[in-house]
Amino acid sequence: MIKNTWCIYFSPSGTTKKTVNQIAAGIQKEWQECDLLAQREPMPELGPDDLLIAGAPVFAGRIPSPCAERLRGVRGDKTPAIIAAVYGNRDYDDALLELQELLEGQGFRVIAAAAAIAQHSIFPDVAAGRPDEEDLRQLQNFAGKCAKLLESLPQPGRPSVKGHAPYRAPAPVPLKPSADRSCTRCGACAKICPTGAIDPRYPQETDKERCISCTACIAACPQHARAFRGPAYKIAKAGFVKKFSARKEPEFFLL
Ligand SMILES: Cc1cc2nc3c(=O)[nH]c(=O)nc-3n(C[C@H](O)[C@H](O)[C@H](O)COP(=O)(O)O)c2cc1C
Repeated sequence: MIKNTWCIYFSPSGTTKKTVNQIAAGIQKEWQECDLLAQREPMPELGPDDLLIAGAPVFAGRIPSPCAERLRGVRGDKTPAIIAAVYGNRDYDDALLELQELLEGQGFRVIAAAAAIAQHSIFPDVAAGRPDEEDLRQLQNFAGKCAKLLESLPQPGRPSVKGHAPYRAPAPVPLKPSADRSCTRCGACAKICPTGAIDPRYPQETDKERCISCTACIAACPQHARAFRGPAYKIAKAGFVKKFSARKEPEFFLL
């Protein structure tokens, strides 16, 4: 019998949250949320009778570094965990394995894993509108299997997910969002930015060294002033859409 279910996610453009919540809704009626983008301290400690459902977006084939850093503050005690790596229809490379191994190191027992597809947050024409109805149906079906598995724990073993260690080196993304003249300097972008790349006094400027292009600032801007812009973006977008538009399906791994 599970005492408390926790949904913990890092979700700059909202699709990882949606994915994690869909899994949770197929298992429990209620759960607690920990949004790693907003919440910095204190991180929850989970016990053996709790359940963790953790989600991370895939950035350059890896978990975004602020997400990994913040997850290292979450502790389990042989706590069962279901994990999801959410990616924009290119590939998830080593991100799911990285998430699994990170949480195992934090005291969690990963019993099931999903590599789910979502609209690409830099190139939204790719996998536009996903997770869609079919994705949500598949996630619900996966959640049903997880619920059954939770009834029959403990069981030996761990799900064998795709990925290789050492993980691929995270390639920096050269495209950075900027603000146009509709910026009112409200500071919402600076407040949400996980790397401190936006100075609240000059929110129209972005520190390109610090920015990880996560898109949290784009999603948070009430004026829709922030976006990826410029000729380099347009060229990259055309190439990316051409190469990665063929629909991929989610993958699921269970004990
Ligand atoms: C900086 C950055 C790097 C990304 N790298 C990848 C990638 O390697 N493979 C992929 O398929 N999608 C990639 N994506 C797309 C995201 O994984 C995808 O849009 C995800 O749904 C974003 O999650 P969120 O909505 O919770 O922010 C990347 C997105 C960003 C912002």
